[in-house]
Formats: sequence, C-alpha cells, structure tokens
Amino acid sequence: MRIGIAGITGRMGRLLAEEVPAAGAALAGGTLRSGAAPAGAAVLPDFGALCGASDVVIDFTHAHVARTHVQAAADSGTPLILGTSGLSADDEAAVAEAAKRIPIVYAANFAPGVNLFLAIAERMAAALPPAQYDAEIVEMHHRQKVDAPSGTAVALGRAVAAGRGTTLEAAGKESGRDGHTGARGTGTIGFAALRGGQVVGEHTLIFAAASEHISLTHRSFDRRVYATGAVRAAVWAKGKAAGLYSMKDVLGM
Ligand SMILES: NC(=O)C1=CN([C@@H]2O[C@H](COP(=O)(O)OP(=O)(O)OC[C@H]3O[C@@H](n4cnc5c(N)ncnc54)[C@H](OP(=O)(O)O)[C@@H]3O)[C@@H](O)[C@H]2O)C=CC1
Ligand SMILES: O=C(O)C1=N[C@H](C(=O)O)C[C@H](O)C1
Repeated sequence: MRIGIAGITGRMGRLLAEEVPAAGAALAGGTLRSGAAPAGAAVLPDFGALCGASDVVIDFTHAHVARTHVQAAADSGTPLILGTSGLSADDEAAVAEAAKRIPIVYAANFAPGVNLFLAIAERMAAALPPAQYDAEIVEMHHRQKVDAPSGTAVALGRAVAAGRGTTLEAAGKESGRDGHTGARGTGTIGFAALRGGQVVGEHTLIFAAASEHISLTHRSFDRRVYATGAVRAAVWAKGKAAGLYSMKDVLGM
C-alpha cells in the first residue's frame, strides 16, 4: 500500500513520513513548498500528482488549501485522511461534497484518547443541564499554531452541543472574551485559547455550576500520537466505500 504525504516538511509531515514505513506501508512521496524532503522520499510537483502516485493521501497542511485538496483527491479517486484544522463552514461543505466520491477520514484530532474524550464530553453534556452547568473549553498549544480555537476545541464544543440536543451554532460560541462582554449567556459554550512555548496540545472541558465544577483534561506529550493515528486511518480507509468518516469510525468507537 502506497501512502502519500501533503506538506511533508511540516511538523506533522515529517513524523508521518517516519510512521508510514513503520506501519509496513510504502511512502509514495510528498509535496513541499520549502525545505528538503526527508531522505529517500520522492517529491511530487503538486497535490494532484501526489494523489496519482498514492493509494491514500494524508493531508496536514493549511485550511487555505483544504478545498483544492479535497476536490483534487475526489477527481483522482484517491481516499484522503484530512487532519488540517481551522476549516470554514464552506470548506467543510466541500469536504462533505468530495466524500460523496471518495472515502475521507476528517478528524480534528487523531489521538485515541481525544476521541474517547469527545464521546465522554457528549455524555457529560447530556447529563448536566445547560441552565445550571456552564460549559467552558480551554486549550493550549505551541506558539507556532496559526488557528484558534483549535480544531479539537471546536470538536469538543460540537460534542457538548450534541449531548444537549443542539448544534454549536445554535447554542452560541463565546470565544476570546475581552472588555465589557456582559454576563455569560446561559447555554452558550465558552472557548479560551492559550499559546506559548512548545506545548503539543492540551484541552480541558469544564462544566461549572453554582456549587460544583467537573472538568476533564487531555494532554498530548508527543505529536507522534497524531501521526500514528493518521497512518492507522489511512490503512483503514483503503478500499472503503465513499463517505465522510471520523476517527471514531476508525477506532470502532
Ligand atoms: N488532526 C490532528 O490530529 C492534528 C492536526 N494538526 C493540524 O495540521 C495542520 C498542520 O500542522 P503542523 O504540521 O503543525 O504545521 P506546519 O506549519 O509545521 O506544517 C504545515 C505544512 O503544510 C504546508 N503548507 C502550509 N500552507 C500551505 C499551502 N497554502 N499550500 C500547500 N502547503 C502548505 C507547509 O509548507 P511550508 O513549510 O512550506 O509553509 C508545511 O509543510 C494544522 O492545521 C494543525 O492544526 C496538527 C496536529 C494534529
Ligand atoms: O496545531 C496543532 O499542533 C494541533 N492541532 C490540532 C487542533 O487544532 O486541534 C490537534 C492538536 O491539538 C494539535
């Protein structure tokens, strides 16, 4: 099985290039904009050529190119593992459209523990009424991260909303409070994003009521956990029917 890596010189791209052979698959090569590809990795001229040379492509690049990439993958019939965060609603609509033609595993976070966290968050939210329990999500990442709140924080917000029988859009997002914000809205979901140093990824979900708080935290210490998860998803996706899948599908959760 040949797996291609978009953005092979990125923080995730380099780890993915190591994890593909470790999983017994062949590295089909990668695309890059700058720097040098890891030793032995073929460089493909563009994302379409990468799809042509691969049985499955893994993409952890930038939201600006997500739409172009999913369309190119669908045009070439190549299954796609999409880990890029910060996608807009229109980008996500393009992902869903492309998934009518190819299998796409789109996950905010490929770490198994985070996917369990998402399932637990939904159950906690179903049990803790929004009139009493304010849901707040705090995340911290390395200083190079370009989007906020993180894709995982948004996924946690969506899980909380789903547990409450609504959507994040309908519940309302309170993000980046500053100045005279007024009192917190009942039932809204709060987000705070911290950036600094080389933090790999930390997410805390807090349910705060008048007389008790309950919180759950996930910490990643090594971003290789995302790379092994994404390669596992790539092996799983080969030969699957077209459709939009999540990491929970891959893990059988
Ligand atoms: N779902 C998950 O489990 C995880 C998701 N992520 C997400 O993956 C993405 C990448 O993260 P990370 O590896 O840390 O980021 P990096 O900035 O280290 O790497 C991004 C890669 O994408 C390339 N790239 C950036 N912009 C473009 C573009 N417009 N066209 C083509 N290639 C482009 C970069 O090339 P160049 O260096 O030349 O700019 C680089 O190779 C982020 O969205 C991040 O949030 C990260 C970890 C886990
Ligand atoms: O940019 C990162 O580093 C990460 N991005 C993902 C996100 O936005 O949630 C996953 C993980 O938190 C690391």
